[in-house]
Amino acid sequence: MIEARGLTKRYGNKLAVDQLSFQVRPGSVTGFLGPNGAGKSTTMRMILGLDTPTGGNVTVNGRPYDHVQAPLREMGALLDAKAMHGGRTAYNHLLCLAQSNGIPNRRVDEVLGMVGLTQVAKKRAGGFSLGMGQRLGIASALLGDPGILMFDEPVNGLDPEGILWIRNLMKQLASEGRTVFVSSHLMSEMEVTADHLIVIGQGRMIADTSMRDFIETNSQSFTVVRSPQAEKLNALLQAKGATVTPDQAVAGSFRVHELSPVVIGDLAAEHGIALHELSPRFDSLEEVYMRMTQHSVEYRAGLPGGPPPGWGPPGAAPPPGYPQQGGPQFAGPPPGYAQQGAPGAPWGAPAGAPSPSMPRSNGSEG
Ligand SMILES: Nc1ncnc2c1ncn2[C@@H]1O[C@H](COP(=O)(O)OP(=O)(O)OP(=O)(O)O)[C@@H](O)[C@H]1O
Repeated sequence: MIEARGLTKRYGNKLAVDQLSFQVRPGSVTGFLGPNGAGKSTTMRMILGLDTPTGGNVTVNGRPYDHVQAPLREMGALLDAKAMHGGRTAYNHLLCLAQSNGIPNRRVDEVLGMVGLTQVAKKRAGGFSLGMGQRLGIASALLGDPGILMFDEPVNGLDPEGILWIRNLMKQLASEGRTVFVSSHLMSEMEVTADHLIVIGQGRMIADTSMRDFIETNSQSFTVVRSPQAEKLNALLQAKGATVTPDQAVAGSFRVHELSPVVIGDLAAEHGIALHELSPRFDSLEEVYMRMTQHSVEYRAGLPGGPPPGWGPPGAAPPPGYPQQGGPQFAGPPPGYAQQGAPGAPWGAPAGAPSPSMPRSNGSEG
């Protein structure tokens, strides 16, 4: 187990990590999320003893990691795939690590096979692509068959096959009872890989909870509806107080907020309206994450296309730097949708009220 208590790191005036307390437990994949500059790598470096905390402490299986005698047997880590001797072959890189950690030489061949680098084992690591470097870094982490694994952006540079492989590897390691701690900016990957989440922003804790709770508690739930009599149904739903917006993911579907699937289904039945889909949905991890961290983002591009996906509750003001609501910058509904209100408004909403789930753009898209 990894345990941080009041972990703090200051670089000059910059408070990179601010009083973080958390536990990373065995048997599950814990995702470590946060915007650029949130303090993830700094936290991981402190876990490894590569950076000294300004305050608080962090232990690996109850001890500071730099006090552990055979560290690779306790915890394997991938922090920076480029942090290796480029002149050495992949095999020799691993052999050096094995010998300095009392690990048998045969383990080198095993981990090379596990990460799919057997054929290039005698090639110099300096000539490796980013993805191959990541695989070699993961091989180094696995070398000591440790009970704890920590990966900083492990899918960086991996091809789709590699991404699937690392996803399955992390799940397998956790199912064997190991502790797996992984940072990533790829929310779709995290959503299908991690069981637990630690989310930080500007060095501070935002959430430490299960994936399921994080999404369910912070979601704006809605129902996806598809009907050949969409316009009639939409008018009825809005008369009942629902907000109806086109669903960007599936053409011809729309999202209904504020009414439960039961109410929607009953209303459709009452009026003899056929339903082709009626599915309760939660937001994706990406949508929840973007909302939860929107005030912690330090480095934001001034995108003309508007705020990030899933931004803000319905009717909320966009974050700083994004187009204000109600202006001409909002695109209208996609082709095929009835346009009952203002361009870009929820169906039937008064002019000037933009949809929370319509694309906020300068009108350049369809
Ligand atoms: N050695 C250092 N000296 C000074 N400031 C640093 C140092 N290392 C990190 N920082 C600062 O600390 C903050 C946290 O950086 P860190 O790299 O830990 O963030 P991160 O969450 O890993 O970001 P990213 O997702 O972009 O990798 C940043 O503002 C960064 O500029």
